[in-house]
Amino acid sequence: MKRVGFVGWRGMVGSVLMQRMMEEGDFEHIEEPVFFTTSQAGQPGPAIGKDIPALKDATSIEELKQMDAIISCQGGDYTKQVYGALRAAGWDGYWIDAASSLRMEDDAIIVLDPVNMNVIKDGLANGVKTYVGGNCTVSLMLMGLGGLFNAGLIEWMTSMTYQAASGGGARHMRELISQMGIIKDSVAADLANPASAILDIDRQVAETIRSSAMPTDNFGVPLAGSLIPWIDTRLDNGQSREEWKAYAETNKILGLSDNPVPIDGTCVRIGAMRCHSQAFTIKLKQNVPMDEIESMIAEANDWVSVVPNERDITARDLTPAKVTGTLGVPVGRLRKMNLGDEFLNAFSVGDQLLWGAAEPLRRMLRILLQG
Ligand SMILES: NC(=O)C1=CN([C@@H]2O[C@H](COP(=O)(O)OP(=O)(O)OC[C@H]3O[C@@H](n4cnc5c(N)ncnc54)[C@H](OP(=O)(O)O)[C@@H]3O)[C@@H](O)[C@H]2O)C=CC1
Ligand SMILES: N[C@@H](CC(=O)OP(=O)(O)O)C(=O)O
Repeated sequence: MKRVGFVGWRGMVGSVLMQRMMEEGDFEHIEEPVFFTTSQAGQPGPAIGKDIPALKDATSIEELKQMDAIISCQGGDYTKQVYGALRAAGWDGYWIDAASSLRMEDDAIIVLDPVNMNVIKDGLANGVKTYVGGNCTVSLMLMGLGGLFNAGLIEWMTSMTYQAASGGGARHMRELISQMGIIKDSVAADLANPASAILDIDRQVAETIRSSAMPTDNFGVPLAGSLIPWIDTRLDNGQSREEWKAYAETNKILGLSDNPVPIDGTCVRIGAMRCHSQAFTIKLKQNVPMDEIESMIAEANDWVSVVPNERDITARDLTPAKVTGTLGVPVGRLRKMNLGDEFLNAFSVGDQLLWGAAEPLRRMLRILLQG
């Protein structure tokens, strides 16, 4: 592969991708990296340690056609705009995408190589040319619980999510911080006075949260000091699309679509910045001792770790505050539930911009570059 095109590289997911590619020296393996834009054609591209041409027009099929592979973090609307036209124009290169639009297409593979390298290898051998990153909660869940899926132990499971603001994009992260600041500002004087009444502070906070002082252009409602138990659009069965993805994408990633594992739950937006957390209830096919379960989970890949089910270490290590900006996927709160010996409780945390978005794409490109 000679020419690799990058679209969406200056957005939030794209910036994390660039950062990781620089850290891993990926550009050394690309003969001609070419950067595209929908808004800044002709301007200089990013500093990647080698000479690159000026930014090219990301909507030009002629320019895109010159690439051997294209990696897009630009979003679903862009994918819908150019992908079909590019293929229709006879382009036969590799398309690697962060957006959800192509995920469930028959001729696309959802990539998460520590979990489904076998599916990716089969795809490459069979000439599949379209590789798409999974939904962030799905990828993070599989990085955490892959060992139990590998062992074929899961009869069904629920995933109750605690999803960060970054899942909505950069503007949502800014809005969350602004909301937090406005709440603090509204009670700053009382907060500084230890003699002030906590119920007065609480009343003022509640009034501020409900007031028009809170910026809500992006979330639509206050998130700071609150939560939003709905992510993405509504489906006819009452699920949100985010909830539907857990079942549909997990089984596609694992190649289990003929004999799918039932998965469902409630997806909730909370006031974390970029780590998604998830609480699982897992129905095992048989009663397996806890030490075996912990080993299966911990040994599944290089990034998952088991956090002992102890209060102090859990509060320290199994949190967005600890995990943010890292590739680690800790899994903890592991215990058999009162429901019975075949019911396992678990909780995971992961950075949704790394394993949840950019890292699977980076690694897929590397797989292609290494042949
Ligand atoms: N956010 C997430 O958690 C996840 C997102 N994704 C997918 O990735 C897509 C992109 O998401 P995200 O990275 O959050 O999108 P962003 O809004 O951060 O970036 C998308 C594009 O906006 C343009 N842009 C306009 N103004 C600016 C600016 N000031 N700074 C940077 N870029 C700017 C850039 O394109 P240009 O250079 O052409 O102007 C950029 O590539 C999503 O639509 C989704 O499909 C997938 C998984 C998770
Ligand atoms: N929907 C996710 C983020 C995302 O972009 O998901 P997807 O890649 O499936 O569209 C969230 O809001 O947390």
